[in-house]
Amino acid sequence: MFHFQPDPVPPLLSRLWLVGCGAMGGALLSRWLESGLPGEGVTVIDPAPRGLPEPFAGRVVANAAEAGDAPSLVVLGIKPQMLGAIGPGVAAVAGAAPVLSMMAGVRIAALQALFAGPVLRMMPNTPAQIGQGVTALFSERADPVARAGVEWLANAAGSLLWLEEEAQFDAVTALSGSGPAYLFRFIEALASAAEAVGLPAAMARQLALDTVTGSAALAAQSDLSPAALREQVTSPNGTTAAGLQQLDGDGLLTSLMRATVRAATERSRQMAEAAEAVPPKTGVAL
Ligand SMILES: NC(=O)C1=CN([C@@H]2O[C@H](COP(=O)(O)OP(=O)(O)OC[C@H]3O[C@@H](n4cnc5c(N)ncnc54)[C@H](OP(=O)(O)O)[C@@H]3O)[C@@H](O)[C@H]2O)C=CC1
Ligand SMILES: O=C(O)[C@@H]1CCC=N1
Repeated sequence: MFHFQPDPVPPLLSRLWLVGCGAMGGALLSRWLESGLPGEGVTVIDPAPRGLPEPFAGRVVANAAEAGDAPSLVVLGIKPQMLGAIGPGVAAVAGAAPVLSMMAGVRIAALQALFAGPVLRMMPNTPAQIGQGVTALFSERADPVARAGVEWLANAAGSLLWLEEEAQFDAVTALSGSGPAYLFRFIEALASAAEAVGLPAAMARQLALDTVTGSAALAAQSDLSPAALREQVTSPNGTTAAGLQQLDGDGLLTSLMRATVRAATERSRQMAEAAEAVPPKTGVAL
């Protein structure tokens, strides 16, 4: 069972603006509120915030010009493609507040060209909804106060790590940012394959889901490596060996995962380059 013991809420979070409250921004906001962030201090800036938690004690406004008092921290939860259109308006009223971006691809240089305050980047993932996300963080300019503030936010969502260099974000995004989708797809495909050999759909789904959940929990708790745990399951000439021969014969799975992570990493780089190629205010076509 996951037990998050929240530290006192840092002053950096006293007037938090969340710009873009969709799937990821909304999941994080829900978790922050559950972890003790006072909703009264939060302003959501989004014309149609689909991810807004209910109830929500904070303010919701359609654009930054309506947000009122200057923020203590700005969190960017918009799509990278929206930065050119939305960023300048937020920057115009954000003063020197630190800015925390969760946008895939968009690099600190592109954000720092817009915002006066120090920019931090994070790459969260959707298991944050249940406090079991992992968040990668990076900043060059942020002081210890800003770092402690964003660490509180990341801790509320699960585990965190600081990256050594910003360039790691592209691969991190391809792994932990996008990774939940790979795993959800795997669960679907596993269940569907079990249906194809005769199991009822509901039973196949439950067995697939519980197998993935239990195996991930065992891998996380065991002293053994995933490879050693795999070997524990694989009897010589047994059923698992027969299955693995299909899944991974001739390095098939390794090739597939390499191609998957490489494509996502490359897309992150493309998005970064597109954000840098288009001047702010004109909108970014990615
Ligand atoms: N989803 C994920 O698993 C992850 C996403 N990210 C990053 O998080 C960011 C958000 O992604 P995600 O939550 O999936 O996307 P969503 O589209 O769900 O969220 C973006 C939100 O911004 C809103 N928005 C649109 N126009 C404006 C505006 N003018 N001002 C303010 N808000 C506006 C959208 O509203 P509307 O729906 O009406 O357009 C939506 O609510 C992206 O940059 C993504 O790279 C990072 C890690 C994981
Ligand atoms: O697909 C995307 O671009 C975002 C970033 C990581 C997860 N979702």
